[in-house]
Amino acid sequence: MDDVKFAVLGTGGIGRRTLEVSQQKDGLTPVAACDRNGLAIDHDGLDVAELLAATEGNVASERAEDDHGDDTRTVDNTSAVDDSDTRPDGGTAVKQHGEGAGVVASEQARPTETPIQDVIDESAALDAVLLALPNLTHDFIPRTAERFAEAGYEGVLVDVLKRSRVIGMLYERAELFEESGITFVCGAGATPGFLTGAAALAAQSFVEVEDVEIWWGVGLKSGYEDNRGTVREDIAHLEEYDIESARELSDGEIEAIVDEHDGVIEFDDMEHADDVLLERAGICDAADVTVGGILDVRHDEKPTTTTVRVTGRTFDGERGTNTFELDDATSMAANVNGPALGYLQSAVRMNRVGDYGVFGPADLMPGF
Ligand SMILES: NC(=O)c1ccc[n+]([C@@H]2O[C@H](COP(=O)([O-])OP(=O)(O)OC[C@H]3O[C@@H](n4cnc5c(N)ncnc54)[C@H](O)[C@@H]3O)[C@@H](O)[C@H]2O)c1
Repeated sequence: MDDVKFAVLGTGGIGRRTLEVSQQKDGLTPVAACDRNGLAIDHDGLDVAELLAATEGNVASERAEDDHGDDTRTVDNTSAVDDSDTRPDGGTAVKQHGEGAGVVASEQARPTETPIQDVIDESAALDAVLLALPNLTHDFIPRTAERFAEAGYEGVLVDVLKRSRVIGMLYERAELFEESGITFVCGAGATPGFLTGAAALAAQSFVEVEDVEIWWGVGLKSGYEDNRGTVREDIAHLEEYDIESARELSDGEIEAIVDEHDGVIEFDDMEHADDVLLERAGICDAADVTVGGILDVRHDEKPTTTTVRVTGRTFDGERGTNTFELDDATSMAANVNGPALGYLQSAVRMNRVGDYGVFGPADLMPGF
């Protein structure tokens, strides 16, 4: 396959690592990367080392606290901010000034108030776009994808979103993507993503799947500071919160929740899109899929081993459970970004032979 030129939207905890992983995979050239304040673009390929060094400990993420001293910045009160003029969520546009505001700290970048639109304007030269954006308003990623289609983009879109209900919003737009020549792989991180694909593979032994249990362990020593979108969105899964209330939490309140749990938060019965993605792929009913896990934001070691257990009945009357297990040594960053880029490469191959529309990670595995 020819070299794949791709852009990353969002250079937070995930997007930065996407760029880093791409350096160690063949045939992938990142040519654009943006965050809420700026855009770095070079059609011959970004200098990823420079960009990572400039954004180390310097992610333009979430809202700012009031205690920024002389750092004059006005920051939106949502994490996922739309850069278009008409903001359906009623928020204000982001204006951050001064040094250290994310990607603009890179010598390859320039500040912009319309980072996503600027990437859309360059999209004729892109094979693929990976959306590593927070999804704290449910329709943010669907609306962003729609903007690419409406601008005439013909290529691949991949996201790593988590919530089940967003998948339906993407499938509602399937016709638009098909007509536009877009191959969209949604929910293509770790869970959903890698583990959804693993469940689809494990299900092949069975003629009937009874249940799928996904149990994940993530250790993030770098904690909330470096993984803001991920931690905030996970907190939204706790019983006391939902996506709206989690979006309104200040950084201090998030830190307090983390402290209350001594840095280790357990989640049960999460709304993770593995369920609807497996159902859409014909593997099992969404109701038969459960997702839970443990997040430790103070240690890099995983608090529990990540496993996928698929129980079913074989053609010859046996009942069994196939188990897929990740090594504890593999980090969340490895398990989100390796698969996301793998799905991206598969989607480029599909796009080049005219296979357009919306696909989930299980659709790119053997069919049931
Ligand atoms: N599927 C999985 O397994 C999995 C695992 C981890 C994280 N995730 C998802 O990845 C996403 C990103 O997480 P993160 O920890 O990197 O978040 P983060 O907050 O660290 O980074 C988000 C980035 O998006 C940028 N951004 C926000 N609004 C923007 C806008 N309007 N225009 C341009 N850029 C904008 C921010 O500036 C920042 O660079 C989250 O939605 C999270 O749920 C998925």
